[in-house]
Amino acid sequence: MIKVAPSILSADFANLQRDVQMVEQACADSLHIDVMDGQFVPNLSFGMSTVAALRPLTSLTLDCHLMIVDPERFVEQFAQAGADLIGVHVESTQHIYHALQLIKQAGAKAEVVVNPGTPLNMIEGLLPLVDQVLIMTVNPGFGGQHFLDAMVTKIAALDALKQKNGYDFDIEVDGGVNDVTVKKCYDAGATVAVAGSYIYDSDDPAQRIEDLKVATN
Ligand SMILES: O=C(CO)[C@H](O)[C@H](O)COP(=O)(O)O
Ligand SMILES: [Fe+2]
Repeated sequence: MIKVAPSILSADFANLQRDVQMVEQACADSLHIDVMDGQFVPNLSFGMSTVAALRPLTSLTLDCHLMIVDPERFVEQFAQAGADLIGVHVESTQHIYHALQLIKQAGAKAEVVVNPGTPLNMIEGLLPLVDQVLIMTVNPGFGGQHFLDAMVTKIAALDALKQKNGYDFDIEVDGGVNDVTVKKCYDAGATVAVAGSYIYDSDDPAQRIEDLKVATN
């Protein structure tokens, strides 16, 4: 069964506490927080003050997906704000190895993220270092986009590398996840699924979390 990480990008920002506690009660496995700077992606969203505000409200793992230029400037502040896991894009910095080291030094779990157009060989050397790899299944920047089917072979290729080398990182997928696409990802080796609009744009978010789990059971 896949682990489910609801993305609050699609939550009601005027009722974030309610929307976070709702998914926690519905057995979400972690909470996905999309951080955007208007440069790496053409959108703005949350910052470390949002993470600090949510930290005392939930015991869910806070999974922060940084879509910002040179994320190494801020990873320590995100960890101090309460992030448990911090994801940095390989495309966002000249110093990805350093960024991942800083995350670990700050006491958080380290994740490397790859855009749809980025081949896996860009992150192969990082795989022994990371706790999680995030394969983007849409181009980053916005919720509610269509899942890119071509990413399924990339997930399978990453899982093959993981098995061959005995690595134990989680494989997370993000973008366009629903009860149909989640099964393709899970069958290819994904262990964690982010879902924003599928969960929060529903009248029954708890049922949607259940549906994602049942689809991969
Ligand atoms: O990183 C993201 C966008 O860049 C979001 O996590 C992702 O898009 C979730 O939204 P949805 O499930 O609606 O596609
Ligand atoms: Fe995300």
